[in-house]
Amino acid sequence: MQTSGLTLEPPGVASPATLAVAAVTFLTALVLYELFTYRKRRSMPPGPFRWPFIGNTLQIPQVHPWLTYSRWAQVYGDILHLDALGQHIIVINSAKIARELLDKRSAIYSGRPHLVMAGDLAGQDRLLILQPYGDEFRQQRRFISQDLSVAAVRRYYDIQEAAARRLVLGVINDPGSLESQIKVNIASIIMLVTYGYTVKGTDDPFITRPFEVMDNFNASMTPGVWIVDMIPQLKYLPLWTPGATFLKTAKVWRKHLFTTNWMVYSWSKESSENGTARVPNLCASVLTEMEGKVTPQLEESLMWAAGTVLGGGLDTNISTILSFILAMLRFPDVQRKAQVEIDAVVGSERLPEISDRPSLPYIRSVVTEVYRWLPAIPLCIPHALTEDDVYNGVFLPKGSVVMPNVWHMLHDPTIYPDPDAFKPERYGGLDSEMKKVTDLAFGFGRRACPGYQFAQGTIFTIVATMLATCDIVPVVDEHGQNSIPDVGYTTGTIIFPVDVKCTFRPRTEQARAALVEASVL
Ligand code: HEM
Repeated sequence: MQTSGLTLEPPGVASPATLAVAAVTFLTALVLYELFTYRKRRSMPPGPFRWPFIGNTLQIPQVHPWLTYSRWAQVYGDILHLDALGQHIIVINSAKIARELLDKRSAIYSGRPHLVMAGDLAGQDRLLILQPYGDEFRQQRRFISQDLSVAAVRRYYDIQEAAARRLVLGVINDPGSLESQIKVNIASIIMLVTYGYTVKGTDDPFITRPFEVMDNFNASMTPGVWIVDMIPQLKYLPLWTPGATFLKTAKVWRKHLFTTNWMVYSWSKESSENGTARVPNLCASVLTEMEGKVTPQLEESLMWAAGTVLGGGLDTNISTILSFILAMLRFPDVQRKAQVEIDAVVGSERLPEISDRPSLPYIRSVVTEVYRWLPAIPLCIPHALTEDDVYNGVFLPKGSVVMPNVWHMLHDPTIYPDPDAFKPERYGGLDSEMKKVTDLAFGFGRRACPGYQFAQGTIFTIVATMLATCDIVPVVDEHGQNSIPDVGYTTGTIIFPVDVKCTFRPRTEQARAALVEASVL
């Protein structure tokens, strides 16, 4: 039908002419965008070939990205640039550059990237770990640092030692329970220290729910999975939009995050007041310190700070202990040497204590070598650059996501010869050498892990108790051969070895008796 000389198309179908105009407009916009951004891009660090508009989006690896970034370091150097649909990503592959930027210029390198799925939708940006650099960040960090300083963490040694002993005895009594013993005992440490709560067992919702929150956190942080992170406007779609399942997922995660954090915090507040929670604990200490000047806003900051401590203290520690066990299975000579040191210093009359740490340089070296060999967070938690910057003549734009490739720094053969070998001897027993590893594995500048001192106690006491009381030996397969697990690990923000099947064989009857005695105290 003709009307006023115009062809009426069915609704939604564009004419070839309209399509042609749209295509030309799009191409012109693309060319202009490329031209306008060309000069800036030329002064940025090098990186792999980028496609117009989509940049390197399709090249960003989904699995073990730190290995790809390591390979790219050979081609493009220690600082490289990627473009994910206009989002600049700077990957740092050298410890020296990471220190110069993230430590020395920490005033502008301490932001966190704006994540649409994890933050805007799932609400995880309320937690310190994703807080932008600002007042709320400072408030939450203050709460944590005052309770987990070098001096303050001593108050928690007994909790850490008791959990280490329960863990080892639990594994001896039920060899199939290794992973669940590690999980429940590490969770029981962090729940007592943060909230004063005594975990009732593996099914206790006070730990099953936080573990679910952690799983959701890891899933929401996985790069390249959430279309809404690439096209942020999609977050405004109504919940019922067909195909927009991420909106429903985020809603469920958000509710779970908020209810879990309020549940444990409220329990802690009430129970610390009525004397049923163990004190000191982080929440009670901060509330006492504020002496009745608690505003609803401060209380909410404390609740999120405590929630971050809980999350920060779970998977990182579990990963480190599993990696230690894998190392002991693959490097039995190291295990024997470590046991010789413990036997000489601690003897067989008692179990090791955290206060033995200064006298056990080889055990400290073993722990450090675990952090280096399989760092729990190989790409750190990404930082964000809050101002334009120039480093050695290259331009680093404001808003860039900055990823320190800690895995590469800790496997650099020029610094750590034979990097895949587990060699505690490489530190020569020197804490100054070990510090070079922990300075990388626990993050950078103003965002460096505030749980570092506390984590050192947990990891040391579990490692020392395992070595003092047990031989960690491979399981024997159906042919009577030792089955030594390969070095394989998961991918994601926090990584875990995939196979640590083993047997914990008590070294002496006396060692087992000491564990039994400690567990009834
Ligand atoms: C082996 C154990 C641990 C490792 C390897 C580890 C490592 C890290 C790393 C790499 C970061 C990011 C730092 C950065 O962005 O530059 C971090 C942040 C954090 N960690 Fe740990 N951590 C461990 C244990 C703990 C423990 C036990 C706690 C609490 C008791 C904790 C609490 C935190 C918190 C609250 C943050 C967020 C800091 C912020 O965003 O400002 N971590 N940790």
